[in-house]
Amino acid sequence: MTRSTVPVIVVAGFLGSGKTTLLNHLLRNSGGARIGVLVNDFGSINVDAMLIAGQADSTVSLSNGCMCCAVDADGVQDALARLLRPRAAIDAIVIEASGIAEPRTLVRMVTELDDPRLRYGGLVYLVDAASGSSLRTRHPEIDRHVEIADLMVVNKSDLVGDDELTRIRADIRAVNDTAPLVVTTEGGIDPTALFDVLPRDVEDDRVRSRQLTLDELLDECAHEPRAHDDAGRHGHLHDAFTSVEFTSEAPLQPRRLAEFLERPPAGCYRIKGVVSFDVPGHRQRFVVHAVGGFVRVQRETWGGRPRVSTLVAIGTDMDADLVDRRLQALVDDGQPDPNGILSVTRHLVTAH
Ligand SMILES: Nc1nc2c(ncn2[C@@H]2O[C@H](COP(=O)(O)OP(=O)(O)OP(=O)(O)O)[C@@H](O)[C@H]2O)c(=O)[nH]1
Repeated sequence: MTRSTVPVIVVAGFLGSGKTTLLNHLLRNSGGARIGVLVNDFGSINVDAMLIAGQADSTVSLSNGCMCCAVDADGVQDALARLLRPRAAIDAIVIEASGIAEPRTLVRMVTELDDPRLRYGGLVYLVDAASGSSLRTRHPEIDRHVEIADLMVVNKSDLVGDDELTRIRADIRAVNDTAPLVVTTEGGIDPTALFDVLPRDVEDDRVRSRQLTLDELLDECAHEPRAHDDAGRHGHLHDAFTSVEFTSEAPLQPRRLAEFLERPPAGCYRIKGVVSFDVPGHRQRFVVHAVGGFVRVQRETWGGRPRVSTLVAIGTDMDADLVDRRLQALVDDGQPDPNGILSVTRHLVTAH
């Protein structure tokens, strides 16, 4: 049996819009399709890779710089080739870009790949419904990204009312009126929109007959093929962003962590990581997120993973020394705080 080509789907979206959540949704609902993941985070600690670890059939993580400028096309090609090794038997590859990546560059890298086993599978672009229009005003690049999306996902619809959602949809449609637009919570898109969910050992004809494009599956409108070029590369989001990273083998102090997440230092838009507490009954692995003031915490088991706390804070015009000092001050110094853990657990969400 000859293999059909493997689609390479780029998932992009501003910081905290829900890319990892969408990716995890795809991985959990792949319907038997084997998905390879190429994940790229901004700093040298790849928190996203930690948050999807174990779920993908094969994962390659590129750290130390945003993929769209720090990694050249050969680096991406090598990473994809690693995912395509025959034993992995991958049916689709998803590239999760960092929240400040320039999707245009990534798309160009993928479309220019010189590998007959691969084909470009589209740009999925997430918009955080809760981030408000001021974010798009402050970062006009977001609209340039929406323009080239093949599938637009307005995520976190649970955090806004119907009127706001209608307004966001209209705003996005004004920028890109051809690509399909879906509204989701928890990145819950239909995986068949992106790749074939049939198991790989079916007849090739059947596979081919189900190789529908995004447009065929979702679009209400006619969708012209898009030109992906290099125009507009200037003014990358990462020109303005910095990140501060922190790891600690000692457990953290829950109340101070909650305060840090709820009231981050000036300029800090995004905080994410995994943390441990030395609090009876709460020694699990806590996954913590803050996005523009919204805080979320999930609790999982550590499994065999080391009990190390890792946090990354990302923002514009941040005082990195101050952020670093505040992060260092999160380490538990043993002062009793009997109910401190409640300030963290009140942000807990149940697993989806
Ligand atoms: N309320 C709500 N929260 C969501 C939804 N989707 C994702 N989140 C939360 O938003 C936070 C950020 O989600 P991620 O999936 O990590 O976002 P991301 O785009 O991968 O983040 P970066 O890689 O840092 O840019 C997490 O706390 C998620 O649980 C949603 O639909 N509703």
